[in-house]
Amino acid sequence: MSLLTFTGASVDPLWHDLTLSVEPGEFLTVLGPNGVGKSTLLNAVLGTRSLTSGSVSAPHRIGFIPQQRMFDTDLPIRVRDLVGLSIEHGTMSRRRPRRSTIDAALAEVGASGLADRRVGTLSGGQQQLVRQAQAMATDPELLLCDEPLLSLDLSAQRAAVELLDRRRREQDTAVIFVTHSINPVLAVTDRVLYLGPDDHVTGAVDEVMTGPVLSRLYGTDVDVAEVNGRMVVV
Ligand SMILES: Nc1ncnc2c1ncn2[C@@H]1O[C@H](COP(=O)(O)OP(=O)(O)OP(=O)(O)O)[C@@H](O)[C@H]1O
Repeated sequence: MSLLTFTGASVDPLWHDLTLSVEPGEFLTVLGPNGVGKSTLLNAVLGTRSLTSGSVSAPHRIGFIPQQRMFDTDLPIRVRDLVGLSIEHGTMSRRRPRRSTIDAALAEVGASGLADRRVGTLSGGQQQLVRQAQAMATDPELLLCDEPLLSLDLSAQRAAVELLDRRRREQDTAVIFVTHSINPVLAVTDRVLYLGPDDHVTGAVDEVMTGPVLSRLYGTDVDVAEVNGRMVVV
């Protein structure tokens, strides 16, 4: 049985009649222009945004890396307490999280050294690592990642993609990855969902990332060029 299923799902006026199943361990990359409804799609999975028609069926344990917003500088909470809250209030358990569970989640994303810092005093990239740890801490069956590479340097971007890829290979966690550039996840993407202004298309990278398909989606001439193994949409 599929892990996540959209059936004739719409959020008016953004996207319509989306029918899509995501399997355990699958890496689905979601692309599309600003404001087309990519974050809304994740919110529909989380249940924080209602569909205007159709249905969505999602698993219980979902990890979420939200689109980056900085924590307030004065927020009086340490990194380890924030990650602990995710575990405590996640769907996995209502027990007080063990220190070792929090430490393991921070170590997994390379943020052990941040555990006792106040979150509001961390840099943008460091805060992104904390959000990764929060998402991983609940042992998710599905990870929803909204532009998770923002603010990360090149090596932290690679580490983040490797972490997600390892997680889906070893734990069968499905990953939905919203991004403006497919290049960092080109090698790990199984399928692309491309949301356009009036329609959407789903398929393997080489089926979707073509001039004719994207021209139809955007309603104007679009070329896809490959330069040194990277895709450029012009
Ligand atoms: N809760 C809401 N109620 C009504 N409209 C909303 C709500 N959340 C977002 N929107 C609107 O829906 C549209 C799509 O927003 P969304 O954030 O899903 O786009 P996106 O594709 O993720 O964009 P970007 O690439 O710029 O992050 C925007 O016009 C936004 O203002």
